[in-house]
Amino acid sequence: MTDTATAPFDKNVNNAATHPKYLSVWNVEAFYGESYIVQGVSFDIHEGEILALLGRNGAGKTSTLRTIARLDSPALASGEIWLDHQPLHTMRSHQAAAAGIALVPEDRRVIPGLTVEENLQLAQIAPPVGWSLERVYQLFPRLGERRKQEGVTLSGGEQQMLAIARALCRDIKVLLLDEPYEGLAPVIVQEIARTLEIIRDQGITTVIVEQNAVAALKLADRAVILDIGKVVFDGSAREVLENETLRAQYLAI
Ligand SMILES: Nc1ncnc2c1ncn2[C@@H]1O[C@H](COP(=O)(O)OP(=O)(O)OP(=O)(O)O)[C@@H](O)[C@H]1O
Repeated sequence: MTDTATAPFDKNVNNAATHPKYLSVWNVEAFYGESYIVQGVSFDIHEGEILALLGRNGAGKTSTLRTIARLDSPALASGEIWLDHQPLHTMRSHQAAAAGIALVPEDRRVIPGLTVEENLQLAQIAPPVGWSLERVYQLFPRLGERRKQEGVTLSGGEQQMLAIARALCRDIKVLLLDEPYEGLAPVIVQEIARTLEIIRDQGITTVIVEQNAVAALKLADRAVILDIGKVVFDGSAREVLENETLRAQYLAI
């Protein structure tokens, strides 16, 4: 672990200059069968940043996250992915998970028949274990209150919190969030955003894919925009919020 691992991220500091690259995606190409979907995607993220990965429907956002997590599909054909000096591109998904990648998929995958606490305990069954249950419940008091409730009976927002909490129960370096705000009321979106800021301040690096681009941009430090499998913008989140042409062209907002 580097000595910057526990340093809180300060938006006012030029982190690009002071922090080393942490997750590097370089010229990644990935296919579903014959379909060429991730078409030479490159971006870097510094430790402790939140990066919003945006773009229209079908731009390749989920596919890029799945490729970083080293799921079998889409298949990585070329390019490199490095996490804190570890070559993710040579790994299978379980190895990438052990290296510190946690993907929270759009459907949240709360396990039926298990309570909130059992869902969390299951994540801690094998090392490397991350946050303790006490620490998780401190961050998500709603989950603490409902620890004995079956996970799938939680509200959508609470299930999203459980999915994020479960990722933190493992010792992770990078959280990949696929549409965490989907179907949630604005007040719950704000609650989850505040939690993600706290998680960032505790040293975890996050990539967020989100249709609610404005909410993601307000949370994120940086933004990468994809269009038809290629990067068309890489810069600060504020720049996208302030650039009407860019938003209209690639995000339709
Ligand atoms: N399993 C699959 N097999 C074949 N093609 C797929 C598969 N999954 C996705 N695709 C295609 O890959 C392209 C990119 O999909 P992806 O889900 O990565 O986009 P996205 O930017 O996340 O879109 P959305 O915002 O709609 O979720 C789309 O054209 C989609 O139809």
